[in-house]
Amino acid sequence: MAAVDGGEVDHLAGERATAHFDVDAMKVAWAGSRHAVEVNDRMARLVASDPVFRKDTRTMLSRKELFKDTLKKAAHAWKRIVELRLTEEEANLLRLYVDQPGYVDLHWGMFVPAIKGQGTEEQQKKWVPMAYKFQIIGCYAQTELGHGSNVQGLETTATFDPNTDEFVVHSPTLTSSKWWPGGLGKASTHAVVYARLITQGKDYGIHGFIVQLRSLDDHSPLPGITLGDIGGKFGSGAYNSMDNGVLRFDHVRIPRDQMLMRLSQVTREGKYVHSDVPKQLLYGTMVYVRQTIVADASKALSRAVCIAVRYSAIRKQFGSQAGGPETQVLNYKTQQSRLFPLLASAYAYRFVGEWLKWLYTDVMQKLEAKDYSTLPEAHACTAGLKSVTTSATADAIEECRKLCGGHGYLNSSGLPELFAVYVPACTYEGDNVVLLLQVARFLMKTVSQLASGKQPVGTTAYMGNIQYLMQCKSAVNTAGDWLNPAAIKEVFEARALRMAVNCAQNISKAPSQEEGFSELSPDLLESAVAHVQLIIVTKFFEKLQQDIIGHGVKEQLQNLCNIYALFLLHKHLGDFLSTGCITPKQGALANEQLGRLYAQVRPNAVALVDAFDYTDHYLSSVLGRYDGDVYPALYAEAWKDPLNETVIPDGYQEHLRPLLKQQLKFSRL
Ligand SMILES: CCCCCCCCCCCCCCCCCC(=O)SCCNC(=O)CCNC(=O)[C@H](O)C(C)(C)COP(=O)(O)OP(=O)(O)OC[C@H]1O[C@@H](n2cnc3c(N)ncnc32)[C@H](O)[C@@H]1OP(=O)(O)O
Ligand SMILES: Cc1cc2nc3c(=O)[nH]c(=O)nc-3n(C[C@H](O)[C@H](O)[C@H](O)COP(=O)(O)OP(=O)(O)OC[C@H]3O[C@@H](n4cnc5c(N)ncnc54)[C@H](O)[C@@H]3O)c2cc1C
Repeated sequence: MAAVDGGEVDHLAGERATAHFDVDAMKVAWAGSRHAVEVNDRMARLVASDPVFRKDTRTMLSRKELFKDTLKKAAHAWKRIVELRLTEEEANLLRLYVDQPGYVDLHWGMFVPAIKGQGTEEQQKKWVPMAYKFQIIGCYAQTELGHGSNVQGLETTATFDPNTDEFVVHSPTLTSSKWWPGGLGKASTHAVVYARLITQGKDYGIHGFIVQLRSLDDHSPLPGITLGDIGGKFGSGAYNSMDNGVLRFDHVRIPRDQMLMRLSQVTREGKYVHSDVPKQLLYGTMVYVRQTIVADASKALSRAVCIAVRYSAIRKQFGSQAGGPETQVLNYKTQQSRLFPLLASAYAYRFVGEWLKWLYTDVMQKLEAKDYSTLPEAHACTAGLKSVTTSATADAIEECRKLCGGHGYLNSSGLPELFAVYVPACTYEGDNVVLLLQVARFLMKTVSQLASGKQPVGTTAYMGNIQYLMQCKSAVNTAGDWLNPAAIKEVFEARALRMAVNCAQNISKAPSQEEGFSELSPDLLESAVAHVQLIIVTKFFEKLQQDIIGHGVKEQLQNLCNIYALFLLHKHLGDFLSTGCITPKQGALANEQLGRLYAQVRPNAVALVDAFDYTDHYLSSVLGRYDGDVYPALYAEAWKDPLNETVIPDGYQEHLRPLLKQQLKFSRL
């Protein structure tokens, strides 16, 4: 049980007793191993029991107070990591459970990986130990005021000066100001800056450079550098703890060896040399981070779902007859049909995230061996899954808020802040539409190569079965037939392939490939989504093939997998019908089966969210409390609001009293 700060009475005990499976074993399936459960639990409790990591009044802090609180938490977390000699795995989890976006996320999440991925061995030896000891703090400065999505359009320049063996980093225009990098505004001492490399009069495009921004003595910006925070962001608390920054360079000089030189180099004489590797490896840090964002999606979604499921089991409305109990809102079929697909999605994203991590590691090993063949697929998978999972998660958090009725709108429900923190994931690390268009481009290329007989591999291997998939008809006859994984996989593959082939055919009718791609881009987005959804469904089925231990665990996961797939089928029925993959009758049967599956989830719902093993501290929601003691907590929370510090509000004398007096005069007239 993870509820370290929960109360004595378990109002959800009845719900927990109806579960048909071993919750501890499900925790292992969710976390990936018994070790992962243990270390997650230990780090979550460590954070929950430390008063410095309290966050119950976070949404009431001013921006300055919130930022200072973030600095304090980050420093305290580091102190605990050092004192307790935590491993890297433990330290990462501790930071996760601190649960407050801050400069450390970019330091560990992008600055260090950028140097490791794009720096030479010598550069890594110099910079990584300093970063690991926090002797320097780094951020990732790529995006500019004028360009984010179009990386090749960045304007900052780094011009090599052979006289001094230095690069001169400069912001030639207002729009070339670096804009958005997290940690840049106030905390970072260094940045990996992306700039156009110019040497011997030639522009070689975007490259990475390590630039010191602030003095290591007094933290003041170095000469020629203008720095600041870009201002308040969406929501209270939330991402405002992060100092997203602005940065301008006025002819700032850095030594030549601060260009990240693993992929290409500039010699002492100023000659540009590009190694024999694909240029796209420059984008490696983004691929790495996109992969981690998919794992984060299941975290954020499971958190919202945990709150909504527990509260829906506590909340009662209507249905009371002759003084009998009212109905738990979780028993309403509408509540189930909105909530259980989100529960299933949380599990689906967890497993596809696990698979993506494996894929990423595999691709990295191949790259080390100079095999670049899987790079395009790695890019398509990370871009596509980042896009689909973050968009669906942001929508789902908002849906969970609505599922909690009015109380979901209170900050104390935890949902508004979770949404505000999460929703920029649809934009950062690549706008979701821009990334889906990258997937579509990859799909169009794969389709065009089918004609030449090239066999697609990996996640596009199904396209090799084109003869069958373009004409097959689903054999589903009864609702129960939809429980057959082969039946589901077949229609998802046929839908994805037919949509891609339709797009390719329509593009080929356009005057040029480029015009066709642009004209068809809305359809291409849908085609990319269909392909990515197929990946998620397939990886869930593959997970079920693995050795899953524990009473009833596999059965529950099977139900959730079927719900995930059939819910998508129901939601995108238009795609399945218009491509002729299923008939309207088969669509109706899928929906009938969905209803049956929801009924099977109902008695297990609370236990299925308990398996996420979240502490009350991490959830930070009065509605999602482990003990379900919602109403006293809601009531107590209200009194913490600064507005309730006085009975008569500030402003009464100046603005309320005169008004009330004036109305009195009026009524006498
Ligand atoms: C209350 C709750 C509290 C919770 C607390 C929780 C804590 C939260 C903490 C959160 C921390 C979050 C940190 C957020 C960090 C965000 C950081 C950023 O945004 S950083 C900024 C992120 N910025 C972005 O993401 C910018 C997005 N833009 C881009 O990535 C690129 O400009 C582009 C891909 C769109 C175009 O690229 P471009 O080169 O112009 O042009 P082409 O299209 O012509 O492609 C040419 C060829 O390259 C290929 N290829 C492309 N990419 C890759 C790749 N990665 N690999 C391999 N290949 C790739 C492509 O397939 C094509 O191949 P082919 O067909 O020729 O064979
Ligand atoms: C909270 C947050 C944190 C961030 N942290 C960092 C950081 O640490 N470091 C960093 O370098 N950057 C960071 N960024 C910047 C982020 O990476 C960019 O905002 C993101 O890549 C999107 O780029 P953009 O802002 O230029 O959007 P734009 O490209 O201007 O998007 C505007 C609209 O145009 C559409 N659009 C753009 N291009 C196309 C196209 N080719 N076809 C169709 N539609 C298109 C988009 O879909 C969108 O609807 C952060 C951003 C946020 C919000």
